Amino acid sequence: MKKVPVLEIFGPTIQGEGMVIGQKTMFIRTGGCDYRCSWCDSAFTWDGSQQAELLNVDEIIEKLETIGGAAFNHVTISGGNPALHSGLGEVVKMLQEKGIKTAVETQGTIWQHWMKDIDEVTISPKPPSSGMDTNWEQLDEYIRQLNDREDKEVSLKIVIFDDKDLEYAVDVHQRYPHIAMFLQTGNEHLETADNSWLLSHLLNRYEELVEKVIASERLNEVKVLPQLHTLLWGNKQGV
Ligand SMILES: C[S@@+](CC[C@H](N)C(=O)[O-])C[C@H]1O[C@@H](n2cnc3c(N)ncnc32)[C@H](O)[C@@H]1O
Ligand SMILES: Nc1nc2[nH]cc(C(=O)O)c2c(=O)[nH]1
Ligand code: SF4
Ligand SMILES: [Mg+2]
Repeated sequence: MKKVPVLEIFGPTIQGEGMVIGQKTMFIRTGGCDYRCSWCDSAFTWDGSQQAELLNVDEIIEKLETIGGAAFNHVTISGGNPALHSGLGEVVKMLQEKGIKTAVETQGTIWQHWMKDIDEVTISPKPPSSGMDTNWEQLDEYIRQLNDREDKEVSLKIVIFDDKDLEYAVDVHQRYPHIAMFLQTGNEHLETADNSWLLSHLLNRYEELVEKVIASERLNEVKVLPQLHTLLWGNKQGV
C-alpha cells in the first residue's frame, strides 16, 4: 500500500470546530499542504519545522489504539491537506470495519475517492485574508460529489478575520444555500502562550462576529462558532 506522511496522532480530545463541535475524537494529522494560508495555525505540517513519519495502514491503526486505548469511536483526519494522500483510503476502510466513525478537514482543492466514505466532511474554502484564491468550478464539483451521498454529512466552514472575509462567506453561502455553513473566529495570535489573555481576546472577537451575523440579512442560516480547543488550551499543539 501507499504510506502516508503522518505529522501527529493525538487524542482522545474534543472536536473544537464546526459541524460536530464537542464530539470526542482522535486526530490523525498528515503532513503537506497545497495552500500556504497567511494565518495557518498548523503551518508546522508544511513549513519544514516538523518532520512527518511515513506510516502504513497497520501502523496508523496501531498508533491510534496505543494512544487512545479503547476510549474512542470517532477519528478526525486533518493536516495539512489530507486529500493529498490516496493511502488514507485504506485507513478509512479499516476504521469503518471497526465501527469507528470518520471525519475529515480539507479546503476542497484535491479530490480523493475515499472522501465518499467519510461520515462527516468539512470543506473550508479560504477567504481573502488567507492570501489564497478559490477555484469556484472545482469547489462546485467537490461539493456536488459529496452531496450525492446517503447517510453522510458535508458542511462548509469559513474562518473570518475581517469584513472582506465575511463578504466572501456571504458569496459561498449564496452559491451553496443547501449546505450547512459554519463561520469560525480567526485566531491571529498564533505565538502567544498567555492563555487567559488569548481566551478573553478570542471571546471578544467571537462576540464581534456574532453581532455582525445577527445584523446581516444574508446570513440567516449560518452557525457561528469559536475554536473551542483554543479557548480551552490556547495554541498548544496536539490537543
Ligand atoms: C489547519 S486546517 C487543516 C485542514 C485543511 N487544510 C483546511 O484548511 O481545511 C483545519 C482548520 O483550521 C482552520 N484554521 C487554520 N488556521 C486558523 C486560524 N489561525 N484561526 C482559525 N482557524 C484556523 C482552517 O481554516 C481549517 O478549517
Ligand atoms: N481539538 C481540536 N479540534 C480541531 N478541529 C480541527 C482541528 C484541526 O487542526 O484541523 C482541530 C485540532 O487541532 N484540535
Ligand atoms: S489549507 Fe489548511 S493546512 Fe493548508 S495552509 Fe491553509 S489552513 Fe493551513
Ligand atoms: Mg487546528
